[in-house]
Amino acid sequence: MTEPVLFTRNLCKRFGALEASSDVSLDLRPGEIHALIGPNGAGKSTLIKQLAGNISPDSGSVWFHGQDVTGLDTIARARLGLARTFQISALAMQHTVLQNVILGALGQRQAALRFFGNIMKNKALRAESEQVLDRVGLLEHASTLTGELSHGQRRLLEVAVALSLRPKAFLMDEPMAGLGADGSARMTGFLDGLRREAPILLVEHDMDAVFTLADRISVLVYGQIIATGTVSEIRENPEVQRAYLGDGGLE
Ligand SMILES: Nc1ncnc2c1ncn2[C@@H]1O[C@H](COP(=O)(O)OP(=O)(O)OP(=O)(O)O)[C@@H](O)[C@H]1O
Repeated sequence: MTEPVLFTRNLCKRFGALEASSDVSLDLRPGEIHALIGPNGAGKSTLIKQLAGNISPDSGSVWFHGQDVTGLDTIARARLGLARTFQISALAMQHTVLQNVILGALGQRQAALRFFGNIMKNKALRAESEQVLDRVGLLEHASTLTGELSHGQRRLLEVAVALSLRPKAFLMDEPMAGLGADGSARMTGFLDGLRREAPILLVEHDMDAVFTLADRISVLVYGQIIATGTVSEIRENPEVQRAYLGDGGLE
């Protein structure tokens, strides 16, 4: 079997008496969208934060591209190619759309930001950033101030900034949140193609999007993964149905 790009082994994280991650082992394989679903408070965000390096597990490990990254912080993991989007918006609202992408690309290359004016004249960097904007459909807004974008456009810009990091894997925390039907459809279409470039671990409450996109789904309940499988395996799993009954089931 192909080596997973990202995986955890036996992650445990407690907040006082609460076990937010309980012996969590999951993997993200090349080319896939692996959705992580579960009721509110199940521990999805806590898990993503341990993958991204925002918080440390009490025990267990996180591996990325064959390397144990458990001791690395978010910046070190991002430099290795692990891109996280959406929970924390890092967009600079007072800068233009293009400037945000260029800043993102620079972060990856560890360049100093002191020479921002000169950097904006760097033709290769500019062309590369414009190309990324074109991919997410925001090229016509390159000179728009980021603060003037709609919510949906900002979300696409966040993907563009993440793309400029040339990631090897994406961690996405509720990319559909706050998007209307059109915005969700557009984001779904975009993520669908993106998996070929880098696999995506997707935390999402929008079940339509999850069922459309996911190659595999893992279900987290009270900090534990109770099932991992394809969309139909998960929909038909009685334990998953029981866990979701209070939420109206998996529809
Ligand atoms: N820093 C913290 N200190 C104490 N408890 C926390 C902390 N972060 C999360 N928790 C608790 O851990 C549990 C899991 O929270 P988490 O945010 O990971 O769940 P979630 O599945 O992402 O929920 P949602 O779907 O509502 O975003 C919750 O009971 C939450 O209150």
